[in-house]
Amino acid sequence: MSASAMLSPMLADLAPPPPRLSATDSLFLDFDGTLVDLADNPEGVHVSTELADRLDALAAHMPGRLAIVSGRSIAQLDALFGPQAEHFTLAGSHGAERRSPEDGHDQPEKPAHLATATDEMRAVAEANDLYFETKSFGAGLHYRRNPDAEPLALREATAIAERHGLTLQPGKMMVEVRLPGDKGQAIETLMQAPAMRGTVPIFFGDDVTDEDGFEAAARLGGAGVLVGPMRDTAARYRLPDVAAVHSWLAQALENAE
Ligand SMILES: O=P(O)(O)OC[C@H]1O[C@H](O[C@H]2O[C@H](CO)[C@@H](O)[C@H](O)[C@H]2O)[C@H](O)[C@@H](O)[C@@H]1O
Repeated sequence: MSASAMLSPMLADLAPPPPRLSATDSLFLDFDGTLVDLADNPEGVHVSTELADRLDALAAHMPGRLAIVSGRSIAQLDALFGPQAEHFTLAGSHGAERRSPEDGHDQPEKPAHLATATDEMRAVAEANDLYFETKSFGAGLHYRRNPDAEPLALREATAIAERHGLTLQPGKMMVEVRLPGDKGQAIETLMQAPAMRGTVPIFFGDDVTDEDGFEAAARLGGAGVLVGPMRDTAARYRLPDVAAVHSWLAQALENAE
């Protein structure tokens, strides 16, 4: 029996998205697990020249209507994409900050307690052999190389988030504490920009944090595209993996030419 036949009727599989973008579509792309495969730690990922050039070409075809919406900070996305990052609209830190070529960088104040919480997260990582990730508006504990530490990481991060009034954000083999915001709000805000206003958002993402984005896309008349295995989701379409996203982007670009 195929994997899709074993799914319950509530979880009937989703079709792949049609590989084309119209002049009234806006494209929103998650980063880790969608544009790049997951690696052992946050520094293990690499943006190929082919991917960056393809996104650049698509962005040129849809001026102001392509955005990367990531849990990473914009500083991290800049380091990964290099100068080409300046060409894209970015929503980073799970929507807490946004930047576009037209509107510049919109970012929140950093409250003093964020630095204290970051120090506390670092101390937990050092004491428990976890990978520590410092971000512009948060800090993460990664347990991918030490999965047994998941309960400890969740417990410690929950206590730190509660102590400092921060948002607790579980992710894939990681947990972070951060300033508020979510990808749905980020998409709704970006959709107010003149280039996107009145268009239809299509959002590709893999993680549970991307469900807010799928819901926002649907609310605004568009659709979510789940990347990865089928699950209970607000997405309308599905692609199996990052390689399929790359093929879809290549076809969408070809169909736009
Ligand atoms: O919203 P995203 O762009 O998908 O970012 C979500 C988190 O991605 C990163 O962590 C994940 O990818 C790492 C590298 O592949 C992997 O080692 C880790 O286990 C994953 O959870 C990033 O490090 C986080 O800051 C992002 O919040």
